[in-house]
Amino acid sequence: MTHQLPFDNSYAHLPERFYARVAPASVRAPRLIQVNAELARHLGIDPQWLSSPAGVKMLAGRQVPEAAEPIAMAYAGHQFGQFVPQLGDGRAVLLGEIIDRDGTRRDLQLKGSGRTPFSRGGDGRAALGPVLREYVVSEAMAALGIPTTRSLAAVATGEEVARERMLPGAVLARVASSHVRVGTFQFLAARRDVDGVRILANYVIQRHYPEVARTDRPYVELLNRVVARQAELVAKWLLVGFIHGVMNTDNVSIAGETIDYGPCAFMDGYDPATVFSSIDRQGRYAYGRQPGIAHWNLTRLAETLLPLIADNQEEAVLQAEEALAAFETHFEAAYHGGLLWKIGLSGLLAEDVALVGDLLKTMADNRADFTLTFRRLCDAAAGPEGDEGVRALFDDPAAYEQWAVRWRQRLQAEPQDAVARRSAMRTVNPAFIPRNHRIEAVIDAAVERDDLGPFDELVAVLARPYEDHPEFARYASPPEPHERVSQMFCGT
Ligand SMILES: Nc1ncnc2c1ncn2[C@@H]1O[C@H](COP(=O)(O)OP(=O)(O)OP(=O)(O)O)[C@@H](O)[C@H]1O
Ligand SMILES: [Mg+2]
Repeated sequence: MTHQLPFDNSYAHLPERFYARVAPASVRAPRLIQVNAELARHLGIDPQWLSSPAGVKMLAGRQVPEAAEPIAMAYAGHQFGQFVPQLGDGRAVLLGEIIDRDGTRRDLQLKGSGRTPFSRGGDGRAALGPVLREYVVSEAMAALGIPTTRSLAAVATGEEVARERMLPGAVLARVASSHVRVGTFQFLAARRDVDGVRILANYVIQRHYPEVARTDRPYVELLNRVVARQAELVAKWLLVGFIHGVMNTDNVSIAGETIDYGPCAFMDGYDPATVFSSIDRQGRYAYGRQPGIAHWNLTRLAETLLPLIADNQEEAVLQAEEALAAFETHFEAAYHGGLLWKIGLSGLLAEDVALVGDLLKTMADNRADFTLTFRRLCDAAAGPEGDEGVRALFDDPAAYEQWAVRWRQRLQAEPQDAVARRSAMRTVNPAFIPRNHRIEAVIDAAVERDDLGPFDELVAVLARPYEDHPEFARYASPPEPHERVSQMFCGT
């Protein structure tokens, strides 16, 4: 394993107008918080080196590694529906790309490493709390099997950042399939730079969707692929109760990974209207609105591709509309298919969607905990002796009982025996999710008491979310009334 980072850069060789060359800012006294050893190895980086003073210097932006070509990427974006023609990495620097063990090209980026030409009024920094949140939640998402950017390491900078008050600063080393966003296309399209859009589209095709290069209509096929991946991604979010919180077009990855964990949260009691972010006053990005918003964001991507799709504008619009219309089909298949797995149904009968819909409605009426209901249904699927645990989650236990009668009847038509069904259900219904009150407690301990013990423990539990960890059972519980966090002030 090499001590040097084996960079193999491609984005930094695209036209100069796609980014700004920039060095990460130096920080005073970097201190390692955590290294993700498994991910490091997967990238061919020695985790011991990464944890050494030289590695920490690199992670904090103090020492730019050989072969890195640091850049801040340019992008635009619709923020809460308003178009901003220039955003860009205002506090992140892409060091370069590394080919991982699977042969996949991965970006290595430092987030919170200082000002760039895209910083506008910002300080280019990140506070420790949001860095820990992103680390915990992105790694939990990966362990849940949801496409996401990853966290390679977090370091404290030893400097303070000014938010509502002075807070400790930190840098996150983030790994992504790429950092190309819908907003990256919008940046070029807003400048009527059709050549630029074409170069970017060709780059994305080569990097993420090489199979479309050989088709007759590569750009509309590209759109088709991005639509399918976003639809599947959002379905996966809903299936674990995840609320992204800030689905602006600059936070939508072209590769279909979850990106930007600013004000994200997992839902406790099931309610599709759930919103956590304090800045989302209209509930634009509420849990249940995420599919509609994803479609809206993809429509913005389609607009940028129109000049590439066909010379004739009307023809281009027709083709793009057809691609966008497929969103619903992809989403429904992934979402309904996933929900049925969650209640132990492998085949799809006409009335199954209604059956699972009634469960969700009953959960909403009874404020049943989303994660625990499905986890405990695994035991109930093995036999009625498992019912007690589920019943206890409903304000009106009889409402669950009524539903369970229909469910049991339906299960009889399934080929699996009860034991196999229970095991299968346990692979799609996690016991552990990064509950908001736990994250807040982790951040509180780190920021107020310089205690990273709770962070380490939470990361460890969430690395295996589908297993029971009896010694960590408390992490599976919903918040007590006094622990409930109903709003998040992202103060990123
Ligand atoms: N402290 C800051 N200093 C400079 N720019 C910032 C700062 N915080 C956010 N920005 C910029 O504001 C825009 C929107 O921020 P947003 O919170 O969506 O992204 P982010 O969390 O910084 O990064 P990412 O999307 O890469 O995870 C981005 O262009 C971002 O770079
Ligand atoms: Mg962002």
